[in-house]
Amino acid sequence: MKKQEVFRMGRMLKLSITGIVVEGLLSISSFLILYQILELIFGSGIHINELFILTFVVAGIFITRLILYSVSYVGSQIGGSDVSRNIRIALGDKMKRIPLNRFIKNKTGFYINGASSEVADYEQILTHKLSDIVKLSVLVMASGLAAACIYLPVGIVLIISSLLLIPTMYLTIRKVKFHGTKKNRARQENVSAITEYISGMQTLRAYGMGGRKNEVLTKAMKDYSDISYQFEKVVLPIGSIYMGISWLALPIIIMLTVNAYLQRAITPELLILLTMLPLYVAKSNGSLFILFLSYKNLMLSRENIERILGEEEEAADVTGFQPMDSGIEFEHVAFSYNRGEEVLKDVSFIIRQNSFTAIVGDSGSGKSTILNLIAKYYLPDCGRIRIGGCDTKGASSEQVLSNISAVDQNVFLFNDTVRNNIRYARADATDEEVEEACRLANCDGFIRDMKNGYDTQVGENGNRLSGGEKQRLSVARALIKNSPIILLDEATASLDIENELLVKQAISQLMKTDKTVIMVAHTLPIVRHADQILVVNDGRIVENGIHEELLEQHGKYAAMWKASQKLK
Ligand SMILES: Nc1ncnc2c1ncn2[C@@H]1O[C@H](COP(=O)(O)OP(=O)(O)OP(=O)(O)O)[C@@H](O)[C@H]1O
Repeated sequence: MKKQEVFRMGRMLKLSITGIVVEGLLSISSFLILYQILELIFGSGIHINELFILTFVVAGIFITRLILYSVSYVGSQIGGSDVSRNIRIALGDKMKRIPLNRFIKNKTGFYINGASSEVADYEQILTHKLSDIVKLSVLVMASGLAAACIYLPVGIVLIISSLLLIPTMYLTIRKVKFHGTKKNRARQENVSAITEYISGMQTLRAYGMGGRKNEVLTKAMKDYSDISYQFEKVVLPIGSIYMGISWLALPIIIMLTVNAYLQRAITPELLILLTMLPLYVAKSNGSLFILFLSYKNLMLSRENIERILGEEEEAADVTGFQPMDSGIEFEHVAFSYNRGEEVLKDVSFIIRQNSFTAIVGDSGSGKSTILNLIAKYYLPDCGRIRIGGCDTKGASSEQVLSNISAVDQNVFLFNDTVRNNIRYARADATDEEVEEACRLANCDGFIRDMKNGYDTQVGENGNRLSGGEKQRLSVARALIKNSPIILLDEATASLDIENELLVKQAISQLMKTDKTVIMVAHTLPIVRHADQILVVNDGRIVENGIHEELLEQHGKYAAMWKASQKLK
């Protein structure tokens, strides 16, 4: 969907906005009827029949307005939520295609705010502001023109007092843009701070850091309220001056109309009508000022949404990526998460199809980063990465990942049932297939022990499950996906002995099948039988071979092996 199409209003919304405008315009009939009554009072005198008819007309118009307003209001709410639903779907769709490194550069608040508050802000424009602005602008101009037809000087004063809104808004809009942008940024910081605070609550409490982090959160909130205050401080004086000028029209018009009445240029009923009009127009102009202000402010939200929708996407060559097999090749690959801080340097290796490759090395040397690049979570800064002879650069992440199952340290589970969480790996998996995968991955037992078995809700990010249970579920996911390449980040260090054994058994089930397995290994015994061991040091592959060959080299691997033997 093109960016502009995402914001397109449906027919129902357009009709509803028109309905609200028409309803507003009908309110002008009150003035006309009042005028009729005054004319009768000051003219031939009012009769009960005429009063009855006029009352009947007022009631009829009122009921029509009520129905029109109710139907249009409901329609605009439905139409508005349709547009925001489209925007949210487009944003969700977009986020899938934004390269992952963008999520490091931009804070989470930018995306969360974009998909939540800013869409809600934009919906406000559609459901309320737009129709009110059109309605009041038409009413104000119609009142000015009507007054000009009755008595030109009064019309001119009314129209000038209304037109003054244009330079006032011009002066204000630049301030709104400047302070509004700052305010939106502060709101994003707020959301980021709150998200971090809530996700890190356990750690914060464990280390007694609640207070310190609370300060960060409080500061973010204070910054937000300070910017809101500055915004009001700058904008309100302009608004007050404008409203003052707008209300000045009232004494001028009273003077003009009384003078005209004394000179018998207008009738008494017109005198009353003309002195009432500026009250209504000045009040409407005040509302228009506030409406324009919030309209402009809310439009900044649309700009932020557009900024997300306009973000650069990953390349997606739909047809070109057809790997011949599941072999993997790195050719002079270099990579950095942050510019200037190279994490991988000139990395080259070849992994044969259906072989078992282990990656070992010190903490922070770049082992997991190699897996991240194979999965195309990130793009290399230079060099080539091929799967089955095809360069992954031109393929979409989805295409690459359809060949890969990953079991890593951070198992993400959705707030859904156990069964559905496994099924995310393959939507058409039958219940039997899900249960068989869980049996092989050593999780069938604990799942059946839970109150609702496979239909138990796992909680937000699986917080009702232990670390070992989550890891075994992720192995079950990998089994059910049954893809030719398996990326494993052996993360059993944080588990108790029993859980470690269960996870290792589950992983060995995964490795039994004919697959290309690449494992980041933190314990050496597991890599002993690997077909190839890559030793990473400070972002470079410093050794490459099988266990016996590397021992003979008496290099880094041999030293690591020796150290691990001493620990036994
Ligand atoms: N998302 C990220 N953003 C920025 N820097 C990162 C990110 N992930 C990792 N790094 C940095 O890249 C370097 C390599 O990290 P990587 O996770 O690949 O190391 P590792 O060898 O797998 O470490 P470990 O064995 O401790 O898991 C580290 O210095 C790390 O701080």
